[in-house]
Amino acid sequence: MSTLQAEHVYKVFGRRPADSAAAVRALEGGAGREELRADGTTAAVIDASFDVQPGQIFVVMGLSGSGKSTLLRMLNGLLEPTSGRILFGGQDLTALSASELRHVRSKKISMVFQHFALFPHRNVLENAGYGLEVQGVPRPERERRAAEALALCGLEGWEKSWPDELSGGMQQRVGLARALATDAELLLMDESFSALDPLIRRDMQDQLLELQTRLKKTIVFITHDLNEAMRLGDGIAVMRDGRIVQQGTAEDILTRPADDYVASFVQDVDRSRVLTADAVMDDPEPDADACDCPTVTAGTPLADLCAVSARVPHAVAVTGTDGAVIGSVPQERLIAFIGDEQRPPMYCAEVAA
Ligand SMILES: Nc1ncnc2c1ncn2[C@@H]1O[C@H](COP(=O)(O)OP(=O)(O)OP(=O)(O)O)[C@@H](O)[C@H]1O
Repeated sequence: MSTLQAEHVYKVFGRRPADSAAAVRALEGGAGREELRADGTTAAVIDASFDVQPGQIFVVMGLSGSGKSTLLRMLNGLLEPTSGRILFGGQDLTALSASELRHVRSKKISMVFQHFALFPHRNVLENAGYGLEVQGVPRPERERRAAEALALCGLEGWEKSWPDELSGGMQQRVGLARALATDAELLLMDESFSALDPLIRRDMQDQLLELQTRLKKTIVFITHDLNEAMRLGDGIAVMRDGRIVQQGTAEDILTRPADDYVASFVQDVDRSRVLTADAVMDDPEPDADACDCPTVTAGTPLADLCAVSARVPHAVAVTGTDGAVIGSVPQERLIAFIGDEQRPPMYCAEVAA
């Protein structure tokens, strides 16, 4: 069973509920967002459907105003859809009573925001344990779990420090630790790394991916940054003007953009880091395993594949988990995918460098 499902979800902000219901009918009938705006109605989310599987990082990516935050607020029950359903663990959030919803929100879902409002007069340990305090967890257990979560986030030894003694990146880790300490099944991350400097941001992305290999949380991550989406997302939904215009893996979106809008977005993405050998390989060449040349695995990023390709006089063999050859990547094909056919072997060497 998927952890989280959105089924034909609409959120319309209108002056009166009747306006919103009429607006949904108009949208279902093909009306555009702009037509509704003329009546003072905003269609923030239009017909969003997706499934997030347990342990998956699902990224919702879109520019400002595309509807990401509204969608996220519906996922944790802060906003009710105008139409459609949000199912969490098979349970319809809109069908829950106020107290059931509070229970789900405090025990099963954790939020990590862009600007984590750490309490300045509480130390790092107390800040990390705040979610547990809200749940009424007794102090000794709270401190133990908060300390464990801090250690997971690389903050062992900082428990007694004050927030203003920490860098921005470390403060954001405290925010992440607070979310992890509650042991929630679902983490909702709203532009969580967007306020950080690029290097620290990359560091946090790596840390999240590393944590995820151990914790296997179900995560919905909101971002306006396609590179971040591609790095983090097992699944990505691209939003535009309230609608999900494409859903798929990073590779699907890069290699098969659904429309010109998505294509214009992906043109600046560093394909060599996102795409992996299995996305570009052909069938194995005859005698592919006949020489001792280096090979790559299916998950090798193209940048690393380039480094191998520059040293091998023929197509690079791609091996599966059992070591058998499952495909091959000729250098011309690699260059074509990376997107610069004018500078053959040099370009590969540059990427490898
Ligand atoms: N409470 C509200 N009342 C009326 N309109 C709203 C409300 N909340 C959001 N909107 C509108 O809904 C649309 C989607 O907004 P939303 O904040 O979900 O987008 P976003 O992609 O998260 O943008 P940002 O990254 O800037 O937060 C926008 O046009 C916004 O003005």
